Amino acid sequence: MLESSELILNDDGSIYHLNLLPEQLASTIITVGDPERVSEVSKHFDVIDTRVAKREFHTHTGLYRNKRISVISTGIGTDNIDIVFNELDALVNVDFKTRKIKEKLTSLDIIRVGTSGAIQPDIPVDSFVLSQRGIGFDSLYHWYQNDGGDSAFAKAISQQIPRNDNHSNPYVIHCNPDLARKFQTVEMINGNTVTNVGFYGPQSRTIRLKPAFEELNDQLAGFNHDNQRITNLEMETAGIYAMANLLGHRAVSLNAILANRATGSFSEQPAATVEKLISFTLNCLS
Ligand SMILES: O=P(O)(O)O[C@H]1O[C@H](CO)[C@@H](O)[C@H]1O
Ligand SMILES: O=c1cc[nH]c(=O)[nH]1
Repeated sequence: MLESSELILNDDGSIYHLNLLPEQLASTIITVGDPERVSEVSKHFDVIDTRVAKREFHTHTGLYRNKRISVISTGIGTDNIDIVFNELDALVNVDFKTRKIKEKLTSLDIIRVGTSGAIQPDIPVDSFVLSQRGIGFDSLYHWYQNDGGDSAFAKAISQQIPRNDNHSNPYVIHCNPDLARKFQTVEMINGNTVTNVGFYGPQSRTIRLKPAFEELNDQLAGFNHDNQRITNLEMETAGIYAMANLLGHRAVSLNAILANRATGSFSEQPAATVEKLISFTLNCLS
């Protein structure tokens, strides 16, 4: 039995941070970073039966062309991904009355609809990238017992990309190929996504502070392992792939490219590009 300090339920029986009851969650889940993006997704639903919000975690559940879908905001960063994924999993795989793990486990389909910055000059702003791999420069995966992920790819990253002793070892986890197939159309670029712990220094951006590795993005752009290159930077994908992999869920991350760091450009129509990715995603799911 899970003690009340481990599985934390609110007075109404909902899970601690997400504030959701098990029946309020669909088995197909779209995650977005920005809480305001939740209604940009759910405005396409025919019916919305659940609207719940606590902190940065906003959830709408409803029907899109007869398919039940939940859309949930994670806020920014893999620290939030830890909370969201543990609680999503508990909602389907723990009996909240007995506080025991269910014998028959449910696997969720989780699709991230996020924004990102490309590091290759040929990936233009306003294009879409599907993350074949999440490359974690955060350390979330290392805090769980794991099988090491794609250790050959991670070793190649360690060998080719500068780090110092204060940084964690990179980890590499793949998307779920069956789920990814649903989104592999001509408009989708397949890529490999680096997830890091910040938007500025960790993505080698300078306003006033100098990043530790000023050449980081050039080095990432020049990386090659088995003819695979790194395409883009953001802040959640590797954590999502790690947690989905550890918990037995299927995940894929779709990125609306808003910045191109190689050309120094930023989208002139970020909202329209995100809206296009939302419509694309819902279409592929129905
Ligand atoms: O637009 P979202 O989904 O939040 O994703 C990206 O945007 C945020 C930074 O602006 C980070 O969360 C990054 O991963
Ligand atoms: O450059 C970018 C753009 C969006 N999100 C990021 O994390 N980085």
